[in-house]
Amino acid sequence: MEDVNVGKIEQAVTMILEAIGEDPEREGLLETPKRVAKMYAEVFEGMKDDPRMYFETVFHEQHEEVVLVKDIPFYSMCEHHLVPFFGVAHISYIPRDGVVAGLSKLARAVESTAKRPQLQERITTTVADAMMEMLKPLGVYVIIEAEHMCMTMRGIKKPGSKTITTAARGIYEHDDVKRSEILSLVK
Ligand SMILES: Nc1nc2c(ncn2[C@@H]2O[C@H](COP(=O)(O)OP(=O)(O)OP(=O)(O)O)[C@@H](O)[C@H]2O)c(=O)[nH]1
Ligand SMILES: [Zn+2]
Repeated sequence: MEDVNVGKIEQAVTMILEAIGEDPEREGLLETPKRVAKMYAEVFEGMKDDPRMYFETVFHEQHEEVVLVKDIPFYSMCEHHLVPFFGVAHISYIPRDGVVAGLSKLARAVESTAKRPQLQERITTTVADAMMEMLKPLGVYVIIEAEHMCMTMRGIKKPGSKTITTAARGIYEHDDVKRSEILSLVK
């Protein structure tokens, strides 16, 4: 990815290896700065993406009931510690005036939003707001469940703990019954 300064990451990784008392010249580590730079270019490839772009192409189909894509797996990097958090996203919306998105675009919006230093809350609201703006649906309800490695392999060390975030927009903001419908579908 040309926007990522791979050389700078390599230098930084060499410095981290030196700082922890490793020898960056030993055989097993010789290619490590390059590998890590390549890995960061991949996990941060959504840096410049605007998820609204996935909703520029729409279809017309008179369906004013729920559309839900559930259990979309994602991996992201916590912006506080740069360690992974990962889980599943459930994205639902109710189209207005027959404006529907390609189903894969819901997953693409999650994927690209996740691929930058992130907070779980921000992924949740970014996807919901992009869909509201572009599709102008009756409502959007996004639920994300994730495990944060900064809470499992370090720090408070609570493996198995899950964080759930939601973003309700449009009719979902005030309609408990509509929200319950989604909650029962994603169980
Ligand atoms: N709100 C929110 N917090 C997050 C997310 N990912 C990690 N965090 C939290 O970010 C916080 C950073 O807290 P700090 O006190 O600055 O850092 P720290 O000393 O490493 O904190 P500990 O993890 O408690 O050891 C921690 O409480 C993390 O659990 C996220 O997606 N959303
Ligand atoms: Zn963290």
